[in-house]
Amino acid sequence: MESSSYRFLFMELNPSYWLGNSILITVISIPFFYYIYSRYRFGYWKRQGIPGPKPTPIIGNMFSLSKPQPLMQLEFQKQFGEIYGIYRGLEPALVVADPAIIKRILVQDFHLFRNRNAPIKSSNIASQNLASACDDNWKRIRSILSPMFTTSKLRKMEGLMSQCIESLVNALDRLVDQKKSFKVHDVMGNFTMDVIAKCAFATETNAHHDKDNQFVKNARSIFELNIVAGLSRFLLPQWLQDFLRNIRAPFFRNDSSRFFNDISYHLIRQRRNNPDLKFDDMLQLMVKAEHKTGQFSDEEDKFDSHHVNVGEEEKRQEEMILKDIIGSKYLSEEEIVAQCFVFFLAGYETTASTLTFCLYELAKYPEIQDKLYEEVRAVLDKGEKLDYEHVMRMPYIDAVISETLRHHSPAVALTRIAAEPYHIPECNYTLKKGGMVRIPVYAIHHNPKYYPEPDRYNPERFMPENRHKIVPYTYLPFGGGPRNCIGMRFALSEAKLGLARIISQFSFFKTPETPNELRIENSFVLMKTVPVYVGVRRRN
Ligand code: HEM
Repeated sequence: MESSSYRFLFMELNPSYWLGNSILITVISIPFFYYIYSRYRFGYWKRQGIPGPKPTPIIGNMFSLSKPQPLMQLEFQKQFGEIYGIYRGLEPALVVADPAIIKRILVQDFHLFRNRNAPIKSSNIASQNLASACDDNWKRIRSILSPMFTTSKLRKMEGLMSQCIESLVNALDRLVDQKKSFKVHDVMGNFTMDVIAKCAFATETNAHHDKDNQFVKNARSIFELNIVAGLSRFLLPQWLQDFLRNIRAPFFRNDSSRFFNDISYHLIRQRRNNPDLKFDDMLQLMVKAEHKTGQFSDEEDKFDSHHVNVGEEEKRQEEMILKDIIGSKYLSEEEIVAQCFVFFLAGYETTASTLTFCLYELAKYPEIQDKLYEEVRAVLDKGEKLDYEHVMRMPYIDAVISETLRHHSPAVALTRIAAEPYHIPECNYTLKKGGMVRIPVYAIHHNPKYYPEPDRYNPERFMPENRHKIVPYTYLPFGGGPRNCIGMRFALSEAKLGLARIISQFSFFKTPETPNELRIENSFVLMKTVPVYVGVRRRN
């Protein structure tokens, strides 16, 4: 035999040759089979007869480097209308922008859409926070927490908020003296950080001054864009994400959340050991919270905020869902820690962005700012204070904040998971058990059918004489139904009290650094735009 034939025979008998070849074939065939499998999965909506955009291999329709999600929503709405199918990674999700279907999903058939994500299997702290909790666990926590966010409880926090507003006013005073435009989000972020640190963590941050404060540093690192973790949320199965977090893999380590959990544990024990000390913050309300039937809202709540989707039907549904609970009537130590963290996550950036976008629009439209000033001035001229009682009943400030939340809603979409197969006659499609519905808030808020001239910032839409023209379930900055934003009243009071006070003392104006348009940028969760700079001067 020739030597090359020997070599061939030798190779055939050599196990390492076989192993090497098998690995090579596997490595080549995985992408091939994945491609075939994903092509099959990506054919789902076509097979159902539901229109939708072409997905990008692997990531589907959730992310595009060239187009931020809100703009993708607008484009898809133009092309496919109010019902279409997309893919989150390989998973199909039905997008619904029709207000009648949205009402059924968020309110009337809420018992079939209680969750916004699939239940998290692991029992870590994150799975116990209100935003991620599922089914009866969610119901139990929400029914204990809801009475904390009624008007009468929020009023008690006015004093804490006022101290933070005082620091905000001082920070703006210093900026006037510097005579240059300032980055609005930095200042508003410091304000909302101070508020949430004081109200949820009983911690003094003084974020305007103390940049090295550990609380401030850890908080900022949580909000830094982490592309790997962001993409993994819809590409990797939940068990793998949990595993990577548990082994503290790079990009999945959460040292900052551990920092906040440690603070909360420490404070809860301190409060439990000193039951006679009095506090008016959320932490104290949670330590004392107990589920009681029929105390989920106040008669006064309706004066606080204009929220077109909260009517009698919604209130009845909420009462019915939350009235009886299974399990403990109290929150455990671990559950309180989980809520402190989610209040911080959900409350800091959303409210900071709202105030940032609001000051941008006021600087751009001086006539709107003047009208707001007149309203605030009228209260002061009568010798009254800009307190909760007065500010929460002022129609124009409500219209300004509402229009800001319409035009620049921080949350760009809502999600719900079907607990059972659910038929939607409008598109003759039955969602499977576990199937996802996505509600494209940004596109709905910019649909000319519901908001004429949707790109125009026009607070008049939300004045009492015009509100009735808003079609229910087309205004969703805080979501809707029993699983809407629990912090809505807290956020609105913080934003309105802060805004009223600063408008009474300062005026804001455009500078060469102020962007002509708020160009939207890519982000995974909340709305993000180019940085906003405006100028500030003291009123005489
Ligand atoms: C302008 C500020 C805010 C905006 C725009 C906002 C928006 C939202 C939205 C859209 C949702 C989802 C609702 C749904 O799925 O129907 C939500 C949920 C939530 N928000 Fe807010 N939010 C804000 C401020 C706050 C604040 C200040 C807190 C806490 C103090 C908070 C705590 C929560 C929690 C815990 C949830 C989950 C509720 C549940 O699953 O039962 N939010 N928020």
